[in-house]
Amino acid sequence: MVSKTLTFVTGNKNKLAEVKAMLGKVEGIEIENHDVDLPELQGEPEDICREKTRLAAESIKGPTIVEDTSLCFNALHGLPGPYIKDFLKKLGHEGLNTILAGFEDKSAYSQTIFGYTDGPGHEVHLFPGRCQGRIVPPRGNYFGWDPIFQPDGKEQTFAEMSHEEKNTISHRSRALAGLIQFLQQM
Ligand SMILES: O=c1[nH]c(=O)c2ncn([C@@H]3O[C@H](COP(=O)(O)OP(=O)(O)OP(=O)(O)O)[C@@H](O)[C@H]3O)c2[nH]1
Ligand SMILES: [Mg+2]
Repeated sequence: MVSKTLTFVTGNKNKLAEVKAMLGKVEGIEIENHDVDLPELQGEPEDICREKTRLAAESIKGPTIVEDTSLCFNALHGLPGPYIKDFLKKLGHEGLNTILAGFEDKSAYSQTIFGYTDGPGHEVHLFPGRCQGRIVPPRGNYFGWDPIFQPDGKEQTFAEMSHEEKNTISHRSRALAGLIQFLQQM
């Protein structure tokens, strides 16, 4: 692969730190950040990510990466999904637990979809990654909904783990693996 500088368009500093930590180990890829709050349409996560990537590339005018992250409750057939940001803001960790109080099934999955395009007018490639787990009362301190998500087979929530441990199993790292493979074949 030829060395490439890619712009990751996100307003989320924690996402940026995780992506930089993981991509930093890959030779030939440099990441720059552009902090724009992109409009996100409603719909399926894939469609939201495709449109977000397309809009971001119009502003970057070159190779562009974005990602969109969902938290999906199985009892609610995948909701809040891509709308988790608003749910979290309005209801908090406690409210998200309360939503599931009437259901026995607390299982959930976290999902990140990375979108990549060479630039405006070029094809958008999507790279999804998931982590299965369940929703628990909050434990630990880290951003977003990490304190209430406990991955399957783990005793800790994402927020209680070291960043390195989260990055070995997370939705984001699994999605990023697909993007890295794609970039390395270019
Ligand atoms: O506990 C978490 N662990 C994570 O690994 C994670 N990744 C994202 N989030 C949160 O889930 C919503 C996604 O919305 P989102 O994808 O639109 O992100 P965003 O608006 O913050 O940034 P961006 O759209 O500019 O990239 C936002 O509330 C994020 O804070 C996470 N929470
Ligand atoms: Mg967003």
